[in-house]
Amino acid sequence: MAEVKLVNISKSYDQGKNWVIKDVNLNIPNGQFVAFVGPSGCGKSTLLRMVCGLEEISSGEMFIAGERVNDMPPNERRVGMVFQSYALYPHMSVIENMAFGLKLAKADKALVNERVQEAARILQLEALLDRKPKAMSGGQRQRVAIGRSIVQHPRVFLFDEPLSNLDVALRVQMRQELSRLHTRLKTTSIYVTHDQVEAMTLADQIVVLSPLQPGAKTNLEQVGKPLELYHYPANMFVAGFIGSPKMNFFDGFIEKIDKEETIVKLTTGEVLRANANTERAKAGDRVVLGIRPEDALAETDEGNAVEGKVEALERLGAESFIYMSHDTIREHFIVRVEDSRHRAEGTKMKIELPVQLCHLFDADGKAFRRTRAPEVD
Ligand SMILES: Nc1ncnc2c1ncn2[C@@H]1O[C@H](COP(=O)(O)OP(=O)(O)OP(=O)(O)O)[C@@H](O)[C@H]1O
Repeated sequence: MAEVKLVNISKSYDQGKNWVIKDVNLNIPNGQFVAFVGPSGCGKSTLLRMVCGLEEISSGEMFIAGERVNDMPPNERRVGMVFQSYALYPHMSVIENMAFGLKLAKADKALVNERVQEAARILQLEALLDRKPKAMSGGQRQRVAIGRSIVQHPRVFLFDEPLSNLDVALRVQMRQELSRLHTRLKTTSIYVTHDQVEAMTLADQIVVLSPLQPGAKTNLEQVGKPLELYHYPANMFVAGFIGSPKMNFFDGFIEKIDKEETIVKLTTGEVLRANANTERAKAGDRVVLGIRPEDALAETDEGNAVEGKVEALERLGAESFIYMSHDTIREHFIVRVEDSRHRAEGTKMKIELPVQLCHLFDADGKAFRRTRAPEVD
């Protein structure tokens, strides 16, 4: 087990012409499970491959267990990588696949046997040890791929979208197995995923990356516990990325500055209160008010509301999503409701934005501090 430290890590392809990662600083304590998330192409896999040693670091320093690893070859880093494609040897049995790496490293036979049996026990593969990969399900194959890493007793596990080839039910099952595995082994883990639920449920900390913009200082947007990112997104990028469907954003101006509650006038003239400290701003500043679909309330007589037109309804059974139009929003704004029976398309409806659940951002997209949001332990 080991801590992983990234200091100003940057990566460019094509001799500095194409930067994809810039100044990423990260401390992953020993035993922590960290997820890298972000839109396609933001550099999640590249960052993971730099930890592993499969990708050269263009600038910055990387430490594993306090040791600088920039120039250390992958096989000396003692990290275990699990890929999306299981990359098992088809002609080898489970036992042979799991033992292969240790045998290659000329490990003692008894040790190989002990480690393989241990991994098989942890992953419940004992009954399948003589099977070939083609005679196994996707979930079983992925377990063998994880087993191949476990036998090495790596200091850090690196997972690159390990569950994305599995169907939904198997994914849920494997997600729980990975969670149990981490509780049991407590090995420092870095996990790249597209799947927010995987990140939210597995990770102690989530690292949100964005595609590097020209002139940006970094593409590391926020690092935090899952619920911290949900309740206190640092900016509009994270607010829009964490949560599904994504947060609704309304354009407006600050009408009145306050420590506890700010008055915002939308560009449509509607006046709303937001739970935000805007002491660092001034009246008249452009702002964006955000509310999550699950926090907005349909058909209300209360204040702090906007009016929109129902454009479409999505009925999912336990819940429905109302897609509404509003003049400050280019796309739709979305409201989650439990019962959609009386919400006809084309009708106008008032939507309440509860003050304590509103988010507020400045013109650069940076969040104002929320004053009465839930505590995150
Ligand atoms: N060998 C390479 N040469 C040039 N550009 C590359 C190379 N590998 C990756 N890139 C670019 O680096 C960027 C980051 O790629 P990376 O695969 O790390 O993203 P990602 O966030 O993991 O994406 P995805 O979620 O789609 O897997 C992309 O724009 C990609 O085109």
